Amino acid sequence: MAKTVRWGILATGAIAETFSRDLLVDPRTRNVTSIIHKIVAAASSSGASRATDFLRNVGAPLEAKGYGSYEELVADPEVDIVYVATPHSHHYQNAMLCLEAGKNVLCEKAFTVNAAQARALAEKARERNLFLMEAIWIRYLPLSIYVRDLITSGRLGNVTRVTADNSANLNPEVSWADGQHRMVNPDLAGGALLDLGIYSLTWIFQTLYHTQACPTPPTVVSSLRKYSTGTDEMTSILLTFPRPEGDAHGIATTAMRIDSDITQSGTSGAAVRVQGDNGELQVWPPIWRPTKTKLILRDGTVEDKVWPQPGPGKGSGWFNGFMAKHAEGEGYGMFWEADEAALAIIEGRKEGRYADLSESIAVMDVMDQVRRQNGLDYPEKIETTQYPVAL
Ligand SMILES: NC(=O)C1=CN([C@@H]2O[C@H](COP(=O)(O)OP(=O)(O)OC[C@H]3O[C@@H](n4cnc5c(N)ncnc54)[C@H](OP(=O)(O)O)[C@@H]3O)[C@@H](O)[C@H]2O)C=CC1
Ligand SMILES: O=C1OC[C@@H](O)[C@H](O)[C@H]1O
Repeated sequence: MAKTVRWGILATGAIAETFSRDLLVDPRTRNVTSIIHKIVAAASSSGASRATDFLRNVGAPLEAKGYGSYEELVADPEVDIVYVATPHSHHYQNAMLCLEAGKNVLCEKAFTVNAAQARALAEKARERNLFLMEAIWIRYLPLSIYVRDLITSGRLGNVTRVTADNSANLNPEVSWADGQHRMVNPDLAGGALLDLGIYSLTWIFQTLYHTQACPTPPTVVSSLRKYSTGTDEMTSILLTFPRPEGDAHGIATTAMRIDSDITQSGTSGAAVRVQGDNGELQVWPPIWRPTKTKLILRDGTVEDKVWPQPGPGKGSGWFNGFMAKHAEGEGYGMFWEADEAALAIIEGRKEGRYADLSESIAVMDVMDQVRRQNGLDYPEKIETTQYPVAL
């Protein structure tokens, strides 16, 4: 018998809308029969009417409540789990608000501004015996599960190098001329690294770290080009993962102005290459919502696969002016992470299976090192682990 998990949506911006529409896609369209997701409330810091409009717009049940503050949302006893969809700068304060109020939390990427904040949230969740997971949704895509299984099956042989690029064809001067947008605003922990580079790092970590029996954090060498607001617009990272049989290398790159897929048609080729002794697995861009892989082995094997998202097409949406490439009739794909969060709550687990808190912290540690190596600081009020702090 399916169990219902009741969601509260904290913030009403672009990704909150996409995620909520995905939540409302019938799980049976992806062969999930043990869970029913229900949106019971949303909150907007811009007022209750915005929250109510948001609920109507995404198609939430009519009885779902619209709140004009995040505090009211976390006080709602009907809410089992809160999805935090604010800018990076606000994740720590907002997630802490939820945990302090006894709510389970699924918090958008990048998890926090720095590793100290991620550790503090993990500690609080443990102290309160609550579920906490970074909404690094691509970890939960069937495509990602296939790639990780391929590595652990040994089919690629010893995987010694992974390259991953997430570059987004953005022109910050044109799109965000006043510098206030979350993508470029230091007060909102903007920049390529935390917003886009997190995907490149996720690909490196889920292939070279998560697949190991005893994963060891990498050493980090990096270079970063700043944008006029002081945040980064291009960042390149070389990660060395120590292994008894010899180091493995991860090369994670991200840039706003260039594009992983220059023609938007796949002709630029793979944006992730997972390279082992026996061959390689390629993933096509965009790596933040991949739908195509190619396996090429030395023995002559070539296996192309496509990974369309199931669902009735409710999940489509626009991001920062460009549309995710997915066909009419598909879902968006954020429901996979929602399923994992809901399942964990039903089963009494406190962390996600495919990116537990220690791994989210390890990735934040890498981003801290990159920022330190290149002098990228954010304002103290968003770097602090103090709580509460008004932002
Ligand atoms: N998983 C994915 O594919 C994606 C994830 N993201 C992540 O989601 C998060 C939000 O991104 P996105 O939805 O694009 O951002 P938006 O700017 O569209 O929405 C952010 C929302 O946060 C709330 N908010 C609270 N305080 C502030 C503030 N000071 N400035 C701006 N907004 C504020 C607002 O909602 P309200 O007024 O209702 O309180 C606002 O609408 C980020 O962490 C981002 O990295 C983004 C895009 C894709
Ligand atoms: O998470 C994301 O994925 C899609 C991108 O367009 C967006 O900037 C980023 O936040």
